[in-house]
Amino acid sequence: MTRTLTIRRPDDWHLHLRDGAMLRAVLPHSAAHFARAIIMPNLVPPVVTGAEAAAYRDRILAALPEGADFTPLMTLYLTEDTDARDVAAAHASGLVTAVKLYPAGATTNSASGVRDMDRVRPVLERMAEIGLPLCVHGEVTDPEVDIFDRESAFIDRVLDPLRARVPGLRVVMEHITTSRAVDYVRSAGSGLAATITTHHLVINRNHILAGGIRPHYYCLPVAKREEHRLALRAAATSGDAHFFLGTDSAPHTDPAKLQPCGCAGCFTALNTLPILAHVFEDEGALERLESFASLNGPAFYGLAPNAPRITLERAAPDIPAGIDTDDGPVTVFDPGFPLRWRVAPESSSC
Ligand SMILES: NC(=O)N[C@@H](CC(=O)O)C(=O)O
Ligand SMILES: [Zn+2]
Ligand SMILES: [Zn+2]
Repeated sequence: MTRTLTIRRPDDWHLHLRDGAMLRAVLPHSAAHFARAIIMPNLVPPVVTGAEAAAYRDRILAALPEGADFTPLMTLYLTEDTDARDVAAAHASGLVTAVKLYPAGATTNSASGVRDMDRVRPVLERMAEIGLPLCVHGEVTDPEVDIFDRESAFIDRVLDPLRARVPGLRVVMEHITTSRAVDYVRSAGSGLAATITTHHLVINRNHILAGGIRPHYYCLPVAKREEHRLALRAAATSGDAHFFLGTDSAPHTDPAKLQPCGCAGCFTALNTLPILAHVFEDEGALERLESFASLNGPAFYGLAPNAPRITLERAAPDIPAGIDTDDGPVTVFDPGFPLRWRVAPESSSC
């Protein structure tokens, strides 16, 4: 039986760090395990310009614990008023790694997102020219479309036409939740990839709704049927370079989650690696965890994989049920089973 697993340090290709007190509380947990992360720009107000991304990066770096080895990879929040020259300059200076498309109203803090894709065409064409990837929250917002079908409808109505119109654009379909998305991404060339979250490998929609409603499992895109969870597990553990880890760790305080209209998001920064080791071992694919968590993402983004290693060992991790922040308590995602892998204490970077 494998007792330890040493892999290159992983990166998180989709992470919400928030700002202020929440940033200070959650950042050390990501920095302890991950070398780099794509930082989502859906603050209030959103991170739209290069200047705003530079200021946000400074706040993140200032909140890093002493000695942490962590690089935030910044993104810009695409709006219908985004200036292609500002985007190109932010890319040329090395400040931003991607631009994020939120269909307006699709998810947390997406009100300033895009309503009409034609209005962002010039920016997308510029991004294709300079090789700057677009990360997409892939759900339509049409109230006529059932929430469980919104990802699939996005592929047909938005993503496929977009890729046809701007063929050179590199796209990451974020936090995919359906076998349809797995098949679509897998059959594309190297210009399309997908992130898969920790929680979508673990829960299906029954976990949210059967036997009582569990707000801490509510995230967007909402978890789907079991067959979709199995397709995601197969994709993640296959080693296929189209798929890599984006935890979508999305902290909200308990009062914000536990109310008549609760926020979407699962907080997985603390226990992602123990959960992934568990899932990959259950799938007989421990030797492919490194591809998913540490190799496929850098390859898509044209970056070198991290040289330092991290070691996982077979032992129950000591993970709290929640953390306290000056904004209020935040519940840690509960996988619903006892974990049997932990990050070796000396492997943590802080
Ligand atoms: N995934 C979520 O359920 N929530 C994210 C937004 C997002 O990634 O869609 C958040 O910012 O809280
Ligand atoms: Zn999203
Ligand atoms: Zn997210």
